[in-house]
Amino acid sequence: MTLKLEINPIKEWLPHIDNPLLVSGPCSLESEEQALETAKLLAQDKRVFIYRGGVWKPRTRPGSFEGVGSIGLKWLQTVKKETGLPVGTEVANAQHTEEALNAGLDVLWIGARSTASPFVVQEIADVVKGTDAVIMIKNPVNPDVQLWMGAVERINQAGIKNIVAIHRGFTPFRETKYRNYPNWKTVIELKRLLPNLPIICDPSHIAGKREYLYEISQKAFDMGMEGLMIESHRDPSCAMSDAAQQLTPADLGKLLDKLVIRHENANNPSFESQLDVLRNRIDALDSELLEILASRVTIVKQIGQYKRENNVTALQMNRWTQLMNNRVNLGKRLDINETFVKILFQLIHEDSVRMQTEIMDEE
Ligand SMILES: O=C(O)C(=O)C[C@]1(C(=O)O)C=C[C@@H](O)C=C1
Repeated sequence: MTLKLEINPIKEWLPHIDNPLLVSGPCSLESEEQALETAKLLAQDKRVFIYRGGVWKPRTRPGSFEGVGSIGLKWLQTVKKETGLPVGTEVANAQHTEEALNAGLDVLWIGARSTASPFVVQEIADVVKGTDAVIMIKNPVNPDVQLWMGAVERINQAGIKNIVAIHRGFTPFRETKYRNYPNWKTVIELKRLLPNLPIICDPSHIAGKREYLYEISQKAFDMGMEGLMIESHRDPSCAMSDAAQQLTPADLGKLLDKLVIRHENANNPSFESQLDVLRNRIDALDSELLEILASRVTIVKQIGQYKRENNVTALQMNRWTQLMNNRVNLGKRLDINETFVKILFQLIHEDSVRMQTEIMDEE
């Protein structure tokens, strides 16, 4: 079900924005000097709109650097005063939120571990109630779109209209090249459920390593994300947290130069008409596909009836294995992605077995 919440487009609270929303700054603020030097370098690149700096750092295990705490809010005030950039930090409980609002921060974001806890989100919502804060909400650590959406609703129910969702990837359940795997399916679903919610991407936490930032950032723009939150540090090699994924402001500039920014519409009538022609062809092919599937269903049901009359099982492992191998090979020859063919035929077969067992168990 699509929900039309009252959520402002980014331009409403950042009127001078003329590009994707770029939020950048250190993973953690370490000293006033580090905060300010990084900020001054970033401010020279007019594509950076918001400065970020973590002061309270939720770390997976105790013993690592957990942020400088409240003193960092003063450094953010200095950054704002000296560079004119709006500033933001992560908040993870009511006390952080109160302190950040009192310090006049422009943007607060809720981290992935906090989004996963409705109690924490509600606690934050109760504090921001009635303010005109900008709240960014990272996805929960698990790809649960309802939990992500629930966090947006809680903040929105507190009267907050300036909300942005951040895709920062999900905790992997096996070894992957990325630190947190990007799950675009969940992002697309969130966009479908909340069509007017701006979504940006945090390639730093997805990548875990600088070398992957470009491919993830480009993919984010290809998918229509409205901006990026990328970590940067004046000297990442001595960063006190997430050293491997931060960029110098100069390297951030180079990355931005390489990225192609895409828009939902081209405002180009000849492109639109070409697109229409191709979409009409896809519509026709899709209806053919469905008609073919319907014919297959008729035969599967017929087989189900024969199997019932002869007491034969619905599931036929040998036939199924042969069929799958054959379809995957055929798919390869036709240059269709192997995983796609496998998933497609798994779905088709699963439904055949469901239909046939229903036929067999009918009174
Ligand atoms: O070949 C059969 O026995 C069928 O019922 C068809 C079919 C299929 O959908 O292709 C369905 C179930 C079997 O496990 C194997 C194949």
